[in-house]
Amino acid sequence: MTHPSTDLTDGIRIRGLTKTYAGGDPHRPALESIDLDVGRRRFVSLIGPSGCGKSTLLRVIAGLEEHDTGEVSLFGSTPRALCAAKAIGLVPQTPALLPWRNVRRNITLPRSVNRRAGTDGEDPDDLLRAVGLGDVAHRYPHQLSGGQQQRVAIARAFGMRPELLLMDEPFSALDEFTREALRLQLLVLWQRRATTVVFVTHSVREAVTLSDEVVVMSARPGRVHEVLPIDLPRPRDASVVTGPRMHALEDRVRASLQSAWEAGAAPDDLVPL
Ligand SMILES: Nc1ncnc2c1ncn2[C@@H]1O[C@H](COP(=O)(O)OP(=O)(O)OP(=O)(O)O)[C@@H](O)[C@H]1O
Repeated sequence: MTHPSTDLTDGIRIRGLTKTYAGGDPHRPALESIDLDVGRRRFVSLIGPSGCGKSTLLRVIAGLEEHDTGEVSLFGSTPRALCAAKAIGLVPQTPALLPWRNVRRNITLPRSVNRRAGTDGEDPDDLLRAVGLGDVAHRYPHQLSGGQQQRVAIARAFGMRPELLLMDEPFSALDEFTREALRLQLLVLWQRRATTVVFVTHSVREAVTLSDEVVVMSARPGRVHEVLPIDLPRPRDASVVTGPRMHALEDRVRASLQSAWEAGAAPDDLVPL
């Protein structure tokens, strides 16, 4: 099964985006001349060497960071407007759970502060079951492992029913076994909720497993180097993610990363992925 095709004009449309941080080298913007299209309900990963601007791009899309020039259109709206409408979910590297609320009340937090989430929104127990945590609803964050906490954060983000979900290396602090499990649970939630996702990662395997497209970026300045379509069928079960097409696509992304590094990286960026 492939994911429903989408209209590119109706998703994220970025044209000529440039961003230089205050005090940064004006000849080396954090982002330069970024053109990018992400179709509605697509899953897109950003990958590239450290410092190529992945997080900056995510923050600009989230409306948390201003850009200098260029256009960012999100479903025909602006990042600020979408952010104000609470239509953007953000999952950072470390799960920002409230320590004084139990898991269930962390999941329902958005609906108590966000009218968009509504009172008739996602059933928190259903969300927790979807990430394999049906039995921890009454525990507090400090009683969970790091992987469990991140699952709660992901379930909460989907529970907000965001139009757009931005994820900044959400699995980077976890061991490979836990990452693998979370990837599959993330895909299950995404397929059920059909949200547009932009996902930052350093893992080639993760990017290929999850995505419809992988955006390879180069550094100094941060640019889009190449956009690679991932034509693996969905659902991405074990037979898909261990198959020969998966390995060929991983090799293709690695080759693109190599040429992205050669295009702009300093020697100390050349670490194996
Ligand atoms: N608040 C800031 N002020 C000044 N410069 C910044 C700021 N945040 C990021 N930068 C610079 O902008 C560039 C892009 O940084 P960014 O964090 O977006 O890259 P990244 O690709 O996400 O890196 P990593 O993979 O290491 O997380 C880097 O050169 C970084 O030093």
